Amino acid sequence: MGRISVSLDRYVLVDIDDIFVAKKGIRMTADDVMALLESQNRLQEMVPGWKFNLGFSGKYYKNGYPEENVGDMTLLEHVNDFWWFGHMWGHTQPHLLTQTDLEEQMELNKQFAISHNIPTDSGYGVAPHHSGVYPVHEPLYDAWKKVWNVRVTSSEEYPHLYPARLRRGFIHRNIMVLPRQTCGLFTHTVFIDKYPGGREVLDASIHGGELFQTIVFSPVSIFMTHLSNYGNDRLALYTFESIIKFVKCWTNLNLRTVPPLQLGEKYFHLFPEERDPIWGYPCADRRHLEIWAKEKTCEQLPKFLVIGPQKTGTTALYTFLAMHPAIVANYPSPETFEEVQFFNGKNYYKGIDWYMKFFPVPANSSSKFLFEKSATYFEGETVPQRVRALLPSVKLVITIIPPSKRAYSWYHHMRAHNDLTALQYNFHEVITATEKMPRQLRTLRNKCLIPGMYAKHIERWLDYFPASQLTIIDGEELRNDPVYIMNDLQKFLNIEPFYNYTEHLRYDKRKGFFCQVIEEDKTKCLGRGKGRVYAPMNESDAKLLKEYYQPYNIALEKLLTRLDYPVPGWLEDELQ
Ligand SMILES: Nc1ncnc2c1ncn2[C@@H]1O[C@H](COP(=O)(O)OS(=O)(=O)O)[C@@H](OP(=O)(O)O)[C@H]1O
Repeated sequence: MGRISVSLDRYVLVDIDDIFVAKKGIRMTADDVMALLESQNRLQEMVPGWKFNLGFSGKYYKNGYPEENVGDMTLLEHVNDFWWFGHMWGHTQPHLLTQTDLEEQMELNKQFAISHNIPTDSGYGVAPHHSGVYPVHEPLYDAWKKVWNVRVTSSEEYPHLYPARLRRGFIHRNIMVLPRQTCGLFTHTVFIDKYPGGREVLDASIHGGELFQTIVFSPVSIFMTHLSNYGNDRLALYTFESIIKFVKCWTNLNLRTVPPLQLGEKYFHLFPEERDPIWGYPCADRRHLEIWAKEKTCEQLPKFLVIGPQKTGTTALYTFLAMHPAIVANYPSPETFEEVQFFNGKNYYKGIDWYMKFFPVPANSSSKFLFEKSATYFEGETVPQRVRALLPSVKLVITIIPPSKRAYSWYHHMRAHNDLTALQYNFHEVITATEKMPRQLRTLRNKCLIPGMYAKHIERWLDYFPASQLTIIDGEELRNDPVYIMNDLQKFLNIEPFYNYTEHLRYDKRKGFFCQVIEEDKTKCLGRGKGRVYAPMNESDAKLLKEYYQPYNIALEKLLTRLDYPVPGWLEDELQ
């Protein structure tokens, strides 16, 4: 019998986000600061390492009534008793600023810190209203790195504010983003008799309710509070001392506090699977839209994707689609040419601003159908989940040809691209490579054979998308009768106006394929890399592959029938 074993350690960090930002009359006086220090001392007795983490916007220093300004000065007299982190100089939301403005704002705040002996090396930073952190505003990350060397931050917004228990962390460009929890105190929570719902609500949260459960169930809790929670009725002091006492009284948890950078490392050590972000669709969440730069629009995201697999005619499909006046293909990439290859591989970590740059900002957005094709999306294990998160209503186009033919075409593609392993080993050696063979050969074998296990990959896409969002095209038909396929595809994609491909595609005898009609007697065909000439596959390899793919082809036939597609003639042949 297994045993579920969870550590008893619970890390708690309390941020006081806007230590100088509050209206006159509700700020801290010198007495409040002394009370804060005394409370910190008591908390340290109960929680090893406890220190309040103070976020400052220098612009508002001494911005209150005279006795409140003395409070600000008292805080700085005790500067070394706290941890400190930079907010923005003027508390502006980062998504409203360019990188130059952001750097300028951060620099001002840093100069303020230096001139007031505030430490600047915590590696932690927080953005007002979580703006710029998620959805990611890249200039914020750039400026944070450059000015403050920020390596850890926190936000309530990833993947969404609600439900709080599903908040996660992620790492973007080496900056650790930790989930923040709420403790029930906000900027307006100033007096206990004005507490929303009354004192009982706060006490219930402490005595076994939401706040208690947050600490019990999250190994790491970062709470956000504000200056006004420490002046006035000092509700934050009451809240944290009470919750800590309650947790210590009723549980045997080990409470501790460590500085933010250590906390970040701890968090991702505990939750390594959260390191990789999953970029969500920003337009489904009103709060995300409010903290997304105004020039950004979801209309700049693709409406459909051609996902492959490779060598099934995807370039022909891409080219024919791009001929349509209402369809707009992605801009080419300097590294991967017509394919963006965002959802698989390293590009995903570049974030959605990077991805969106491949698409034009649509002038008359909704009438245009933006799309991209990346033929390796098809078999990528993480790709369907990622696509679903960012493009929940995207349509997906898959093309399939006999899997052994695909494998053979791919092998010749690799040779034509001077892949050393493909040049060194013949096709037979590649497809029969065992686990004892060199790693490069095994990798080549996998890339050659795995995409052809069509049913397995399509089922994975169907785990994330309804069948109505996906179409499977017979690549052999695309090759032999592209007009029919393109007409059908337009219907599936609901594209208007209808484009009559009969007039725009013509069979080119010299190429042996359909090509784009340029003039009455002139066509433009795909390049030499598409429709290569190579010796036919030898019979024994064909037989071997037929057997190899048989279970996958049986599954494919079932899948196609289940989804109401006709079974292609080549599939019936393969199954005989
Ligand atoms: N109209 C037209 N023109 C040229 N080629 C065509 C066309 N229709 C289908 N095909 C077949 O497409 C095969 C290449 O597939 P892909 O474009 O998917 O390859 S890639 O993954 O993008 O490299 C390519 O494979 P090879 O014949 O092995 O070169 C072609 O058989």
